[in-house]
Amino acid sequence: MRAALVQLNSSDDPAENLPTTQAFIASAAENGARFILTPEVTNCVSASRTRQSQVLQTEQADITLAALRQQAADLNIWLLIGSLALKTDDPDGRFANRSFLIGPDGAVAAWYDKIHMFDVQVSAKETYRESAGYRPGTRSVLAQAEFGKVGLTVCYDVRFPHLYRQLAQAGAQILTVPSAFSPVTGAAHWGVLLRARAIETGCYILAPAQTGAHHAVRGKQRKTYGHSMAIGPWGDVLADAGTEPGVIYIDLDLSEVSQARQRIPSLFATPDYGNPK
Ligand SMILES: O=C(O)CNC(=O)[C@H](CS)NC(=O)CCC(=O)C(=O)O
Repeated sequence: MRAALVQLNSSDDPAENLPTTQAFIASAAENGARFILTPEVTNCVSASRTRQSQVLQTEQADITLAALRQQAADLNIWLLIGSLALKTDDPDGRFANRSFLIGPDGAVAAWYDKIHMFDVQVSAKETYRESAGYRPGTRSVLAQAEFGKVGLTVCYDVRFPHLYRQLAQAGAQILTVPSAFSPVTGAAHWGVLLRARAIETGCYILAPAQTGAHHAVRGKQRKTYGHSMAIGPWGDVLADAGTEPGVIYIDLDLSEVSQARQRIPSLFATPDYGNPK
């Protein structure tokens, strides 16, 4: 089964990002992909909460979700919308960072709100406080697609291996990690973290990413690392998108999942370590 990762340089204008995203999805389907994945915050990358309040919509009103559901149905594909930034009923006005798995009928097969918020001081000059703008999710999500079981995660979640182990032990064969990684932490950690999660779980890891310099507001500019990646269950990098927007392809063979787990049976070991002394 052929999968495709769409790498984007989303702006802070959902109406502008939608046709770009649709064009990449159409070309991926044309090239035979039956499962197509887009990055975190496909609809809007912004450094301004004011701007987000102006352009973001609720899930019910969101134009990107409606249009991409229709496109999945038209093309008869499975689609992971890595995430959409959406308005919620949160009393503090925070958005959701919500990932959607869409089936070829155009229906939402599963959705997941990013659990781990990127509240990090990368350096003296670079701080992120995702939890100020987004309400974290509270539940992990495993979905049944026609080609296999998919565990949904987002970006900074990749640093929390227990989530991946739980999803894999529950039956996941493919784990999705749509991202908008920072350039500094991306260069240091991105590929290694993705490979580690694949090796530990014996799952395919599919990680479509945002890339490049995004729209600047009053001197504040988001930049992202790119390098959308697909990792095989043995930990091998199957594809790396580099830093330009575009589409990369991989052919998935889920028998590789059981083969990797037969070779290294660590996933289902349940040692009792007692308490550290
Ligand atoms: O801001 C939005 O609109 C959507 N959220 C994101 O892009 C988030 C928070 S800034 N990015 C990450 O989680 C990067 C993680 C990362 O770079 C790392 O773990 O090193």
